[in-house]
Amino acid sequence: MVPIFPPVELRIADLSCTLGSNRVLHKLTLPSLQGSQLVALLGRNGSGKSTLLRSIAGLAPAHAETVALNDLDLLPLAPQVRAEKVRYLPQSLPEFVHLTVIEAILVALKARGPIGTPIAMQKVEAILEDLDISRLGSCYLDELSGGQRQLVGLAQALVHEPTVLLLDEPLASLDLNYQHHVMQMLVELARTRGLLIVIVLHDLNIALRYANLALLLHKGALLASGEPLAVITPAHLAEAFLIQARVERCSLGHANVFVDDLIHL
Ligand SMILES: Nc1ncnc2c1ncn2[C@@H]1O[C@H](COP(=O)(O)OP(=O)(O)OP(=O)(O)O)[C@@H](O)[C@H]1O
Repeated sequence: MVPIFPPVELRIADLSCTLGSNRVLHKLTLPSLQGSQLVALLGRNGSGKSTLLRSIAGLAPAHAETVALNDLDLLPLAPQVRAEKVRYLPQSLPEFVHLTVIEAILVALKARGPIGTPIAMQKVEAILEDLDISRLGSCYLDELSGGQRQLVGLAQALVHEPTVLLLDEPLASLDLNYQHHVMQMLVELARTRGLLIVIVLHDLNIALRYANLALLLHKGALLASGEPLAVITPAHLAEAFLIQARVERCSLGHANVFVDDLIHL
C-alpha cells in the first residue's frame, strides 16, 4: 500500500543566476515538482545543474520570480531555515574531518535541535543500515575512500529529514553495486516518505531506470522535461550532448542509451 503524505510541490519560475561574468541561468522555469518523485537533472558539464540546485537551496546569488515549497515562499528565508526544508548535498565533501562516521552523523542530527542520545543513536544506526554502511560506523572520515565519504554525506543529509533533497552527483565515486543500491534506496525513500528528490546524474541509463521525471539543461536553459524516455531521445542527445545515440530496450525491458558516434560541428 502506498502511504499518504501531505502534498509537496516545489515551484520554480523565472530563475536567473549570474556568477562572475557568466550568465549561468536565464529566466528558467521548471515544471511543478511533486513529492514522492525522483527527478533526474541532466545536462553536459557546465550546463548549470549545480548552479540550479544551489540556487534552489539559497546558496547561489539567484534572482527568481518564484521559488516556493507549497505555499511557503523560500526566497526570503534565512539560509539555515531554508536548509531545513530543502537540503543540498554538494558534489564534493570535506576530506579532513577527524570524526568517526557515527560522530559526524550525530553532529548533523544534533544541529537540527535538541535530541536525546538514545533516540539519536537509533536514527543514526537506521540510516547507516539503510545505506548498507553500518560497518563504517566507527571509522574516521579522513580514513574513508571518496565513495564511502559520499555515502556518509548522504546519511548526514538524510538525518535532517528534509522535504526536498537536492543531490549533486551523489553516485560519482560509487561502484556499480552502490550506485544501484543508493538509487533503489532513494526511490524507496521518495515513495515511503513522500520526499521530493532532485538528483544530478551523468549516467543516463540510471536516469532511465529510476527517475520518474527528467529535466535536461542545455546552456543554462531547459531543453526538455517529462518522463525520462520522452527526454532522453536521440534528438535531445544530439543537441545537448553532441552524440549520435540510440535508446533501446535490453532483453529484460530496461531502456539503455547506446552511443554510436560523436557529432563534430
Ligand atoms: N564561481 C563561479 N564564477 C563564475 N562562473 C562560474 C562559477 N561557478 C560556476 N561557473 C560557471 O557556471 C557554469 C555552470 O556551472 P555548473 O557548475 O552549474 O555546471 P554543471 O552543469 O553542474 O557542470 P558539471 O556537470 O561539470 O558539474 C559553468 O560555465 C561554470 O564555468
